[in-house]
Amino acid sequence: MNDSTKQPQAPNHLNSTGCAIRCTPGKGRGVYAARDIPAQTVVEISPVLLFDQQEYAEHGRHTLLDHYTFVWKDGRMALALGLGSLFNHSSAPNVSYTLDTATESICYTTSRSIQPGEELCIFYGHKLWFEPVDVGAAVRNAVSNEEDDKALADDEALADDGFGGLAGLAVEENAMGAKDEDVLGPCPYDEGDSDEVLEDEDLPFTWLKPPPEEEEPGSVRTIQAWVVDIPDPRRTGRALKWLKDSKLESASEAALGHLKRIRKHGPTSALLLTAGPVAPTIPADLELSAPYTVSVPASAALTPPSLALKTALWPTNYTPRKKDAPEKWTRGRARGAWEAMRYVVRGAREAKGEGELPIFAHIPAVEGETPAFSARDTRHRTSHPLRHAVIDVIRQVAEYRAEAPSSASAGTIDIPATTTELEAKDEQTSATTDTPEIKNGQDYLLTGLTLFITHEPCIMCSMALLHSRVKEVIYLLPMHATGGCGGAACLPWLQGVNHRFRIGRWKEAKGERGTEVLKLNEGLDV
Ligand SMILES: C[S@@+](CC[C@H](N)C(=O)[O-])C[C@H]1O[C@@H](n2cnc3c(N)ncnc32)[C@H](O)[C@@H]1O
Repeated sequence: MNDSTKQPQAPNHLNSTGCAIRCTPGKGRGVYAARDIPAQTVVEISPVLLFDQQEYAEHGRHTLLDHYTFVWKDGRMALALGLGSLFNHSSAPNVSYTLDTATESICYTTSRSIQPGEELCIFYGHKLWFEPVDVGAAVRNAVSNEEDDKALADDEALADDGFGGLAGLAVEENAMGAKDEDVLGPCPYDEGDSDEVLEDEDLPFTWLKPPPEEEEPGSVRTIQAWVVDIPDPRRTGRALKWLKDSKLESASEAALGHLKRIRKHGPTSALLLTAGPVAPTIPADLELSAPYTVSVPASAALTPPSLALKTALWPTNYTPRKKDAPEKWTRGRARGAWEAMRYVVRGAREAKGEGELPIFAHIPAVEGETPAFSARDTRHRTSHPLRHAVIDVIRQVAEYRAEAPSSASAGTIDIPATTTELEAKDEQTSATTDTPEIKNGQDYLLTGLTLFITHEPCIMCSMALLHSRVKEVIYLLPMHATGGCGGAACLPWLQGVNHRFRIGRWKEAKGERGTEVLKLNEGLDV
């Protein structure tokens, strides 16, 4: 903890929205409610001071400032003035914030109603540089200056609950009146050795089992392609040159690139031309007969038996899928999954409380590689039918990759993956404890990443996840009529797709009281 947090006394400060500065053991100063503050109240607008990266790297990061700065959208380091730098972290924040680049300020808004004496907390992210005293947002101030003590002692809400004011915080009641534990129950992985490898059946979700990759003779998908016979092998070279020069070869690459161009039949051979509906015109000087159509495999062969089947139709390329041994899941990782799913449920409920669909997606940070990303569904607010949570979270990763923060210092605030509004998220750039060298997924956005989501993604989103090369998708509630990860279809299991991702379906959520709030119309695309 930084030196400032050791201060026993907090300055006497009260802003016009009823926020006061007080101290808590282990956390230092924090922002507390001095009176009732309704949900959705703007409690603070903090201007920010911006430092350029170099100046910060040389000076700022070696000072106390390092505990207060974070990366601004343009890569500069930012320090919030006013109360902004005094909001402590909680994993159950009651304040969300948005960065405004136009006014170079941060706006802090309560995400639920706050009672007098409660601490107002934001979420710094999953990578903390200190040991959090994380008692949620509802904890009462325990140490303060004398005046504060008196004020708080008068406050009925401060009555000791017998647990030093901590009871009930892990199961914080949310705006929708339901509790986190109603959905997931208490985390069964809290106790025990974090490195213990768990069997699949001991995980909180069930991996869906993909069908075997083998194709049957009747199941090989084919397309029609134009070919021409080359009776004399001496004409093959000229024919190939013409195919290349005429650009037919490159134009048909997407449809036919998984096939060889030439098929030999004893002394004659056949040349694969195009896949279009119209027969290509062959120059007379090539002295070839008229082209005709044949059925050719629609995709490359993934296994030796499939290669044999496909090559019987037309010589096909063999591109076995790279098989990584399935990763072992440890108790610590299962605990992380539980936390991620709890976070997702909370985000969905907050979204619902604010008039959106209760759908929330979250990609946890990968240490030293990527920060966390989260998004809610915003199709109501934006009146845009494609603003699904998955699409928006992929977009965030894309923006992060594009901006590729060049440096971030230890101890900077990891701009959180909160349920803050989408535009806010657009403004945010996450910072990690070290320069996040982009090791994986530079070409494919989600390589190596796991997505947690309240509901099974729809077919569009499943396809987007496939194109982004996500590693795993773990969802709480299946969408039987519309889901693309095992419900209506299973996109990563389709034959011919060139990437598969693992799908985990949460075990315990169905039928629990708390999932009521997450219920959606069966026919809705998530
Ligand atoms: C942005 S400052 C917040 C204000 C700070 N408490 C102060 O007194 O100046 C961030 C620092 O506060 C402390 N902090 C914030 N949230 C905390 C938490 N939940 N538990 C422990 N320390 C916390 C850490 O020392 C961190 O480096």
